[in-house]
Amino acid sequence: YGPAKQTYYYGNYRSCPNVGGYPSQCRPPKDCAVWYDLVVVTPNTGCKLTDGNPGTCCPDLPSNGNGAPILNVPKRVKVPFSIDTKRIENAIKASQTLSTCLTNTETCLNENKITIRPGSSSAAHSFFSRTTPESMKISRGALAASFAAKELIQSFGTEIESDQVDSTVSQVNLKDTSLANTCPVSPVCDEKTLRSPFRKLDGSCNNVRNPIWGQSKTQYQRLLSPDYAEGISTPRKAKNWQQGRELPSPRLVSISVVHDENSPSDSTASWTMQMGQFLDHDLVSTPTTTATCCTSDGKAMRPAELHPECLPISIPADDPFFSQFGQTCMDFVRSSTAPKLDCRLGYREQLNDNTHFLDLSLVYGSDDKTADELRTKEKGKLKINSPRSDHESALLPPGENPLGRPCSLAREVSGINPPADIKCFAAGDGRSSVTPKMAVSQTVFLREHNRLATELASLNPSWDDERLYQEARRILIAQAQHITYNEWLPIVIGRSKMQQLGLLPLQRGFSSDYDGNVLPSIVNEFVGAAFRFGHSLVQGNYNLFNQQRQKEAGDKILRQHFFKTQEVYKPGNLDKFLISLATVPIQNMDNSFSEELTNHLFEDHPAQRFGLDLVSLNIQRGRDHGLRGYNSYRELCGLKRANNFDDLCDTIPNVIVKRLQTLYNSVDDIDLFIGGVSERAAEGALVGPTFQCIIADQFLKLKRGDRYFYDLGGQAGSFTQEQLDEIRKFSLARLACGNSQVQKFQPLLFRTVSAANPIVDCKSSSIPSMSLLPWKERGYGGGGYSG
Ligand code: HEM
Ligand SMILES: [Ca+2]
Repeated sequence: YGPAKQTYYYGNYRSCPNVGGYPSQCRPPKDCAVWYDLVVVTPNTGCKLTDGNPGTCCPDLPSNGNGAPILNVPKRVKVPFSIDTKRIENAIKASQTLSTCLTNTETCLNENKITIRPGSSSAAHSFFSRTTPESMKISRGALAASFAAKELIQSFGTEIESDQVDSTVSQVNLKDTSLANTCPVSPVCDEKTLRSPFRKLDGSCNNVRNPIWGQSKTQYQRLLSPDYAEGISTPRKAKNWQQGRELPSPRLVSISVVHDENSPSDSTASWTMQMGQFLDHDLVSTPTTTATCCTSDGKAMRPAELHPECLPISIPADDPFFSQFGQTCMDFVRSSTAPKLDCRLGYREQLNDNTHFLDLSLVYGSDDKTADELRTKEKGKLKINSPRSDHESALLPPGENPLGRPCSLAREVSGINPPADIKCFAAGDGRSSVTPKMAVSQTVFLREHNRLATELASLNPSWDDERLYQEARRILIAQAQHITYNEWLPIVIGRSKMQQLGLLPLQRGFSSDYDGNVLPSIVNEFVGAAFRFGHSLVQGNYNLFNQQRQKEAGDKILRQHFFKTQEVYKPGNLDKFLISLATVPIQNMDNSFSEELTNHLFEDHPAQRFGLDLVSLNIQRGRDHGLRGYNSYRELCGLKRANNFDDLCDTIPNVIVKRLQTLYNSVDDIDLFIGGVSERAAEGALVGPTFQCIIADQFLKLKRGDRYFYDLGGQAGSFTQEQLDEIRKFSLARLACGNSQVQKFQPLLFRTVSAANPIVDCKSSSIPSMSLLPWKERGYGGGGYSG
């Protein structure tokens, strides 16, 4: 059974029962992660591995279904008439005037000090979604193109139906116009790059025929064409807007549908939430323009003072929370515009600053310059906070603080004067310090990189810094992909969906799933709605746990810890955070969100008593990105399109349907984010069927469309069979054990402790370790890369 090296662990001291109707076998628990839901309900699935350590009885991994359809980019409809060049020239000229106006407006706003207030929640939000000069330049070009598209459409008056807008303007290829310099530049990949076993840092040259696919600073793709009011960029309107109906304010939706109820999961640990955010920060980072959209006392701004990229959220006057503070306006700036990959005129697209691949760009950076700054340039290692730190206490290196917000805790919270040397952290993604737990998750991956580099150096003394860095990076990315597909995705989307789409990891051998026709980039519906499901899992309370798994005294609340790293710096705390992530359950996935996120997001604590509302931001972001209503995605995902609100009851509990009905005029108006989080969980999954469909499709694209996916055979980046077998032994628990001083963990860290998931010693074979011996170079053909 199985690859020779792994059978070492498997025991048959006691015969295993049938699980889910299949014969099972005793294995290290992480090899049963996919089966966990069945394992816990089947009696006698606990067993002993050959060396006596606890194992789990479960069947072999099911073989993947194949031929699963990938959801495709919407095709353009052909439009019968062509546009004359004069008209195009005029539109482009007008767009240039509009661009100049925008620059002038910005100068004027700056001169009048209509800028983000340092220290405010908006300052933190702006830092979170900050743009770089390079992205800013790219997106200004794209914005000009979007102005041109609008001008062009306007020049036709009412001649063009709204569903023909995009196909009409897309006849214009910007390469033939004076806006040619706004087109994305396709990278040139030489033979050596294409044959390299190591990915490029910016994600380019992954797809041989389309080397820009998946590269950082390129557009998201879409599952459905967008719904913009005029077909180009204005946020959608209600279906019956001509009868004076408007979409409800996102904040109204948030307070009417979303409640903060404590409903902890019975089996899923906080690591599941944390890994979700970790993946989010690997896969996406949507920059926004820097602007402020409400007055400093939380009122609507005069239209003349409003930045054109503003889309402030109106807060109802009788808001149960914000009314106490007289707030009627919540700051919201639109996401930066992305140039279209094909450089044609068309509807507005959004920009991803990160590489679209699951490639740990949040650890390494999404461009060469960032990557360079994070390296020590010695022995392949990444920088840590202090050159003197021993391995165990290594933290991320210091980075920037959000505008006017120190990263140390206020005296009112910590009881001590804020230490001067507390900094926010630097990493490959700018959001590493958004919460202490986020910083902790980045830290264990950083430590694992350095651990791998050190071990590789002792096995291969001749390898230089570059080789050690790249090999350690390649292994770490493979480990992260393995954890994601073997342990995390089965919880989020469920085993049967994974099996159906061909997403299950293989037990042995190589995969041949790569398909160069699959566009691997992140889907707008995923980033703008579906993958934000994780916000529902967040616990508002913050507790540290000691090695005995006892809660430390003093409840902490999340609002005090946004962009505060002080607790991470405190000696011994990193371990306590790791134990907390393993011990505290997530909040159930539903339409209930912690008040820490819906009233106190990025609060300037304790100076202010309120912050932003993440649910409102999510809804508004969906509209900003032109996402269609929930109903369209039901249909896309194979559910019945709802003709009326009652039709929603198949997926959404009745009481919530009633509430939606009071908010939205038409069933087609329901925002995707709200519809998605209101659904009952799909069979065996954390999320409902619509988000399950969007998330599953995304992870399929990330697997099929990534030439460097870890288990592929026959590719430039493929591991040897021996190496791959070692990577398959890795688990989240091993990552936490190997990079902290915690002595014991449960083998399945995304699950809380149970009889099927007992706490074991980190040295135990229940949490297998991988050996790096297969990376020892034995002259030519020794399983490595030379050159
Ligand atoms: C305490 C934890 C978290 C905080 C404070 C947080 C905060 C935020 C904020 C402020 C945004 C930007 C909202 C906007 O303006 O559009 C955001 C976006 C997002 N969040 Fe979270 N989040 C948390 C956890 C999570 C988790 C657990 C997941 C997934 C499982 C997640 C997934 C996302 C995604 C996909 C986006 C869009 C990112 C982008 O477009 O760049 N978040 N989050
Ligand atoms: Ca990435």
